[in-house]
Amino acid sequence: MIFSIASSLLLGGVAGYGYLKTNGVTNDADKIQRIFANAGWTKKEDGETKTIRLRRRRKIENGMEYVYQLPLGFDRKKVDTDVLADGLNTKKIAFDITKVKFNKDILKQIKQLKGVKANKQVELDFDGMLKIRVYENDLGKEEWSDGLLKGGWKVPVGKTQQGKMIYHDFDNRKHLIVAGATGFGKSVAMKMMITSLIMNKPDDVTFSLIDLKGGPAFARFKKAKQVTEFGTDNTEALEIIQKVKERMDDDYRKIVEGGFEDVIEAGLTKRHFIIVDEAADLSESKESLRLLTDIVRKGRGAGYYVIYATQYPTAEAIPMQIKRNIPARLCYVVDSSTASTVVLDGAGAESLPEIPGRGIYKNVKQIILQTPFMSNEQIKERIKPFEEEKHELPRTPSTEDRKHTLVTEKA
Ligand SMILES: Nc1ncnc2c1ncn2[C@@H]1O[C@H](COP(=O)(O)OP(=O)(O)OP(=O)(O)O)[C@@H](O)[C@H]1O
Repeated sequence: MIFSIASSLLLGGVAGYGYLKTNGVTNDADKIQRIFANAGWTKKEDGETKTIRLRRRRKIENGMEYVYQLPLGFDRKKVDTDVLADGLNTKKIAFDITKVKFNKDILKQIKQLKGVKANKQVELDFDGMLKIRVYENDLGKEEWSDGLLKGGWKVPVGKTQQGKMIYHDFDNRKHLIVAGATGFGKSVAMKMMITSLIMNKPDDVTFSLIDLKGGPAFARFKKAKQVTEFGTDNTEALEIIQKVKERMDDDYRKIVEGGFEDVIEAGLTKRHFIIVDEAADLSESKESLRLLTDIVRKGRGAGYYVIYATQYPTAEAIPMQIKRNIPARLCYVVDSSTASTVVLDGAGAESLPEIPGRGIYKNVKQIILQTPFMSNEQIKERIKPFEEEKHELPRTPSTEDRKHTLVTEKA
């Protein structure tokens, strides 16, 4: 019979409990306290070393939440989730009990057993108190279902460790930066978002899709009536961005002339999305970037929303003006804390488990989640009703089409 027993329990039961108890390593709260002390996450006050104080703990879905009071002036940025997770993931020992001999050599036999690491996940939160959430099991993958749709301009971005689906509401948070190393789920997420928006608002949404990787991800949407522009290189990108900017300026001027602050107050139902995949390549064209930055700034009010995606999160690929105007970020696994800092203004995404679709969504707070997986077949089925023959996709809608976009009505 094969058993898997956490080493602390097994040793506690057999022999080592006394040692662990005197060293205080018997539960996660104790371990957290010790990790803080050993990692030097403390603060000197009147010559005394102060550390965190546990105020309360509570059971949450799939784990425990520990709430700590921090010493005055403590820099919480030095708390590292990786170090915490390493400390909390005690080795588990898998052993065949029929082969264990209960004699004086039992400790020797235990030492020879191979350890298997636990898979606890750690999440930090701060609201005056430091909250450390320790989850017992990994999130796992999340399959797509149409029941996830909430309507409006909301798209699902992922399920949290506590089983809650998080939505990005474009009318509320506007634009979005999507980043992550190659193969970790950016294209899947963006295709799911495009499909969700089409399903939510088939008559009101339009898209300019710019796929600077040559079109493999977005080509499947080319025939959808909602896709008004499609480009795959920098020349086409510039042409599209110029036209969209003209249109946006025109729309924005009318909104302001109507005495409204933005598209929502003006009661306008149409929204346009400019989605750029491999936006790092856009930085080769200064003019494209300049115009896109302008769209990002004014688009908030005009109902022109940008999704800016890159697999190379560097300061050049995500210029400061873009970052400043796009507070919402969705970051999948990246290869360094520097890359994570470019996207999220802090480390974290470099230590996500290497699971496609596992990311950190930063809106007001940062949250770890798993993006639902919508397969290409599922996309095809959902997009088919909206496909139409297009001889040549116009880079920008005709004036005739645009007449519909600005009939301002009071909300
Ligand atoms: N949310 C997800 N759930 C499950 N599997 C996923 C998810 N996202 C991506 N994958 C898997 O990972 C593969 C690569 O994902 P995707 O094409 O989105 O990567 P990418 O980040 O866009 O890479 P690149 O930058 O090279 O285009 C997918 O084909 C799919 O098998």
